[in-house]
Amino acid sequence: MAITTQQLLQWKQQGRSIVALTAWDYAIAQLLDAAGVDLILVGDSMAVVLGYETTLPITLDEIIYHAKAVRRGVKRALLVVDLPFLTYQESLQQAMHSAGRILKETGAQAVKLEGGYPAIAETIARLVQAGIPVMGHVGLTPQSVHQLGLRQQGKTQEASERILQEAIALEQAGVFSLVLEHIPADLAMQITQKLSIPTIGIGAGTHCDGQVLVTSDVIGLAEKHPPFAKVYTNLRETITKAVQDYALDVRERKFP
Ligand SMILES: Nc1nc(=O)c2c([nH]1)NC[C@@H]1CN(c3ccc(C(=O)N[C@@H](CCC(=O)O)C(=O)O)cc3)CN21
Ligand SMILES: CC(C)C(=O)C(=O)O
Ligand SMILES: [Mg+2]
Repeated sequence: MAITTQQLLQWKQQGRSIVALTAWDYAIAQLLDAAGVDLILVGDSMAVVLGYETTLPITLDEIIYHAKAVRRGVKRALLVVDLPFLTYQESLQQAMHSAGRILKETGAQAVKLEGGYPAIAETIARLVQAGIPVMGHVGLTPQSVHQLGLRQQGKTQEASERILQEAIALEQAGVFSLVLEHIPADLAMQITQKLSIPTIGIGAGTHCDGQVLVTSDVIGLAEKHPPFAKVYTNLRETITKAVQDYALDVRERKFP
C-alpha cells in the first residue's frame, strides 16, 4: 500500500517515527523503497552527486529528470520533490507552474519548498488550495547559503521565536509536514509539540516526528558531510577497492 500524507499524520498521533531519505536515481530509490523507507525526497541536495558546491544551480528541468527516474523505483514510499532555488520565489504564478510541472510530469505526490512567513506561507496556502500537497522547510535553508552560511539556526531567543512563528504560519498555510534543519533540539521539540502536523528533523535532535538524511552521506558516497549526518557505511572505500582490484586484474590479464 502506497503511503499517503494522511498516513504520516496518523503516525504522528500514534507516536510512530517517520523514516525519510533522499534519492536521485532509479537504483537508489528502488533500494530505499524496498528497505521500507516511508518518505523519499528528491532533494536539491542531489547537487552533491552532480558535483556542485551548493544546491543553487539545480534547475527545474534537472530535478524533474531525476524525479522521473526515482518515481520508477518507488512503489510504497510517499514521494516528495524539492522546488529548486528561484523556481517559486518570483511570483505565485511561477510557484504554481513549477509545482504543477513536478506533479504532472513526475508522478510525485508532493513538493517541498524552503522558507517561512510571510511570502512563502502565502504561496504555500495558494498551492494547497489548488490541490498540491506541500511540505515546508525551516531552520537552516540551504538555498539561502549565501545569507545564512551552513551554521545552526535559532540559537538566540529572538531567532528561535522567529522559527517557531514561521512553523506555526506554515501549518496554518496548510503544509502536511515540516522539515526542521540544523536547529537546537529543544526548539525542535517545542515546535513538534506545538504543531499537529509531523515534523521531520535533520540535525534537529531526537524529538521530531521523523528523521531525514541525505542518502549520499548515509552510505558514505559524499566527499564531506554535515556534522549532524551519520555515515552508516563507506561506499567510497568499497567502490575504490573494487575498481582497483578490477584494474589490477585487467593489467595482469587475470580478467577475463
Ligand atoms: N551531502 C549533503 N548533506 C546535507 O545534509 C546537505 C547537503 N549536502 N547540501 C545541502 C545542505 C547543506 N547542509 C549542510 C552542510 C554543511 C554543514 C556544516 O558543515 N555546518 C557546520 C558549520 C559550517 C560553517 O559554518 O561553514 C556546523 O558546525 O554547523 C551544515 C549543513 C545540509 N544539506
Ligand atoms: C536535507 C533535505 C531536507 C533536503 O532538502 C535535501 O536533501 O535537499
Ligand atoms: Mg533541499
